[in-house]
Amino acid sequence: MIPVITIDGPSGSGKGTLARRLAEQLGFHLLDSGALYRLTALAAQKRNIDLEAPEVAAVAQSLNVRFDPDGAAYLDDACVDSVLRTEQTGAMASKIAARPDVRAALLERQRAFATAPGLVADGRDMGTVVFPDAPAKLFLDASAQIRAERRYKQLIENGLSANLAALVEEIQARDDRDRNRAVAPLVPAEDALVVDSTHLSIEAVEARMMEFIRAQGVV
Ligand SMILES: Nc1ncnc2c1ncn2[C@@H]1O[C@H](COP(=O)(O)OP(=O)(O)O)[C@@H](O)[C@H]1O
Ligand SMILES: Nc1ccn([C@H]2C[C@H](O)[C@@H](COP(=O)(O)OP(=O)(O)O)O2)c(=O)n1
Repeated sequence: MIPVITIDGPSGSGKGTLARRLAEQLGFHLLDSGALYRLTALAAQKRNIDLEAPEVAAVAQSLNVRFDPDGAAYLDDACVDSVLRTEQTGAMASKIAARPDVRAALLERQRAFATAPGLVADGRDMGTVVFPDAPAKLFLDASAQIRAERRYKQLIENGLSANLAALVEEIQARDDRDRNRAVAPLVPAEDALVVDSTHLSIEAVEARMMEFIRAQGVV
């Protein structure tokens, strides 16, 4: 059985950062499942398909994507990394992610990332739906205000424009949609360790996660 470490949580809670650091430390593969939802939304937009149209599930099923070793994403062989990470794309991803047909279309593609020596997978339903038997499940959280501030800093550092007040609202709207949808809502798995990083540094969060991963016997 391939060891899988799942990291779920709301937007800006640090999933991607911690998933990358843990994967590097352990030599495991990485699955950024949110990128698949973002790429599906972008692919539908590119083909002029309405995000509510039934065709979006077929777009998800036939997605032509690849990731560089450094995580850069390519859609139909074009690098889409900068547009992929915008809040607008995140909001579109959250909308199509509420659709059961889209989630079903992406399920096996996500499971296929679990190859030796192991996988760190981040998203919303990694521990509850995609990898329910994972030996180490983590759920990251932080206050909406802190998450918006971190996201603001990150966007500015990446040369993108951002407005803090708008980000707080967007993050709350996305949280509400992701938490309250009928299918695979954002919720910690029963056996997940919940880490609130509001007052913790990245290093402190990583140390706590590694302690749990070791205690679960994954490494
Ligand atoms: N504990 C923390 N303390 C300070 N900054 C953090 C912490 N965790 C994450 N960050 C920063 O917050 C931003 C958003 O983190 P990210 O990993 O992209 O979140 P997510 O993948 O959950 O949306 C990044 O710039 C990251 O460096
Ligand atoms: N496993 C997943 C991953 C993402 N999603 C949806 C819900 C999220 O709001 C969007 C974007 O996710 P992503 O993880 O890329 O976003 P953040 O980095 O957390 O802001 O996709 C999901 O429903 N299930």
